[in-house]
Amino acid sequence: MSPLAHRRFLKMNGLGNEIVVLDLRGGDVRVQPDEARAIAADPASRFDQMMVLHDPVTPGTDAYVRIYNTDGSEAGACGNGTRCVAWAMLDDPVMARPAEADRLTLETRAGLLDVTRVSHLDFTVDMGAPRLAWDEIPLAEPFPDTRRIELQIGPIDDPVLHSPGAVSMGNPHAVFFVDRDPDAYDLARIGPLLESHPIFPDRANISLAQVIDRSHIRLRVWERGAGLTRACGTAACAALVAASRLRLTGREATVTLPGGDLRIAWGADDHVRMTGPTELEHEGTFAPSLFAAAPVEGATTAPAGAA
Ligand SMILES: N[C@@H](CCC[C@H](N)C(=O)O)C(=O)O
Repeated sequence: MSPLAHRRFLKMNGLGNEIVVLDLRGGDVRVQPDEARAIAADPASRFDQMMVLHDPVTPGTDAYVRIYNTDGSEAGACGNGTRCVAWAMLDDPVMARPAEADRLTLETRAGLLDVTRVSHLDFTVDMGAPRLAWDEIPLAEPFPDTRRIELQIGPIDDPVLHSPGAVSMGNPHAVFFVDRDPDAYDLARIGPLLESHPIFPDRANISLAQVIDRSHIRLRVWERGAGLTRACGTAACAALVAASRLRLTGREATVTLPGGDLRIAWGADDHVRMTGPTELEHEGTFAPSLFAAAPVEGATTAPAGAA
């Protein structure tokens, strides 16, 4: 039987970005891709990202968090999910530990993230510095200037989308600036084509950004490994960075996603901070039958810190 059978989880969301929080601290169980896909396929535990808590790896941090997409792939960063983890670690009666105050330092594959509570359900996450060099994003070939990279979709002389900004916020993003409402584009069709374009060796999250004014961006996102979502925190950060680099906005903006607003600030210290809400929907336990199709050898164990 899968070691995940009967495990308790929280179903949460950050602006409608569907998040499952699973606490595997205190053991060496690691979720396998088949298991993540099975959990995502169940309506009770459907997620865009599953945030899995493991024991801390770096001294002084509060947890190591593995982030799974719907397709079972792992991501280095998830802004909305990080806020949900903070709520769970501070307020959930089972996951919260008494010593924890209103600040946490979490570690992911992409590095350390400081989270601060700003009100009962709202948190600010210091998402760190954006990575802007072509090989850090990563792109498949050298681009000295990643503010606008050579990439387009549609007819060569009249492209539907072209010249996105490329940014890593711990995960790769391409941000296409559009002058119409992002809803006017068929992102469900365009997104998968661009996500897996050969220019992105690790695939990419694809955003359409309409700059409303210097402090307001409207955004829709096709997420790598998850598809269309109602919100994506790292994409909101990437959009602000990409817009600010082109002088389309200042260094602070409200980013309006289908699920609502995030406040993004790119500080003088180069760190990008994201503020937004969390919501607990329900808790549940994984039925053993969920993993019946997952290979038994998939339910293995591994050190939490191994990337
Ligand atoms: N929804 C997230 C981003 C999730 C990760 C992404 N799909 C990837 O694979 O990079 C967010 O809120 O940032």
